[in-house]
Amino acid sequence: MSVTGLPFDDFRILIRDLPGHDVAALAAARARNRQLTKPEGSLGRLEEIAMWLAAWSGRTPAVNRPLVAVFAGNHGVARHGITPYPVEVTQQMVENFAAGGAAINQICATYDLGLKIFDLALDYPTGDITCEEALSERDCAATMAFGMEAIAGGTDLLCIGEMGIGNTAVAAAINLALYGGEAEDWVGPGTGSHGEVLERKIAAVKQAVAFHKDHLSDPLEVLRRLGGREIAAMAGAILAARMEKIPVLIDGYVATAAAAILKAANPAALDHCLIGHVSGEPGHMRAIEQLGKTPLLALGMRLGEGTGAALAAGIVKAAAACHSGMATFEQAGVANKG
Ligand SMILES: O=C(O)c1ccc[n+]([C@@H]2O[C@H](COP(=O)([O-])O)[C@@H](O)[C@H]2O)c1
Ligand SMILES: Cc1cc2nc[nH]c2cc1C
Repeated sequence: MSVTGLPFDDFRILIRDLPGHDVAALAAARARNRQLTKPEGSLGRLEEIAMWLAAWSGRTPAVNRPLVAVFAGNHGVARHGITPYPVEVTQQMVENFAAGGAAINQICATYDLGLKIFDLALDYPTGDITCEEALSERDCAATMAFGMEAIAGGTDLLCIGEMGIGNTAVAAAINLALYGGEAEDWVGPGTGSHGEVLERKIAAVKQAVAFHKDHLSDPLEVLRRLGGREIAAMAGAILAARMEKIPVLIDGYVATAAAAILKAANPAALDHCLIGHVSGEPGHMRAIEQLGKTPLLALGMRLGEGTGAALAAGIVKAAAACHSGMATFEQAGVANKG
């Protein structure tokens, strides 16, 4: 971080000057793709995924060390009674992840994905966004920097997920600030809010965006005022992956809101990312459309924890394996089209 200046200064430069894709690696992958023993284009989106891997990793498509990073945070806004589950569940689920008892553990085991859990000051919930900033600029920048360290152990495919009671309201507030519309367009049930709980959730999101309205033209201000620690860390991790040539799979509604901050700051910021799965949270598809993306999967899940991204990692692994392992027409002695 800067010794002088504001904590966001370095991030503003980083986000502005992001590296582009690897032109030579993409050309090489396209050339090989044309030689593989299949009718041209017949692997559909798998071929696009292989080209995306080449472009953003700068190498022949390969997924040998996939990693799911789950960031956990707690939220001051949860005190408004906007969730059916108590805030203690964030810490309890972190312990469940560590013990191997959550859905994400089983999906990671199924597809041989690494899993790292990052809990972010769970005893210190963010400020209540209806009437104060979620994070100071210093805390937000430090948490983004912490998120950047998620890839420090090395990976070649990063899946981004989260855990945090109350964070679907926070994601809704970010989307309302970035894209406008009505709070009702962005607030959904999350873990199952309905009736009066859902009404309070809608009211809290409205109030939060109204309270901060004079400061929301700057995406990093949206992040620190309306976001949360896991959201800031996810944004940092996505940025670090771009710098280190690591393709990224984004999970559900909440992870997409973290990504949306970066896209709002630089329209090219998510070119190294795919959305793994469209969540059952009603606003997710609308948010994905704002990013100009098409999700890989639609399984009706609405869990978070990185589960949608992790399931999509199985598809990305298969795309890389097809690209690198299939025989060419020449190798297999199969006649190509004339
Ligand atoms: O990301 C999603 O699509 C998603 C949709 C519904 C629920 N969640 C998860 O549920 C928690 C937030 O829900 P809530 O109702 O507490 O705001 C948090 O731990 C998320 O990981 C996540
Ligand atoms: C039990 C439980 C598990 C979760 N995983 C992600 N968000 C969650 C929310 C709850 C309530």
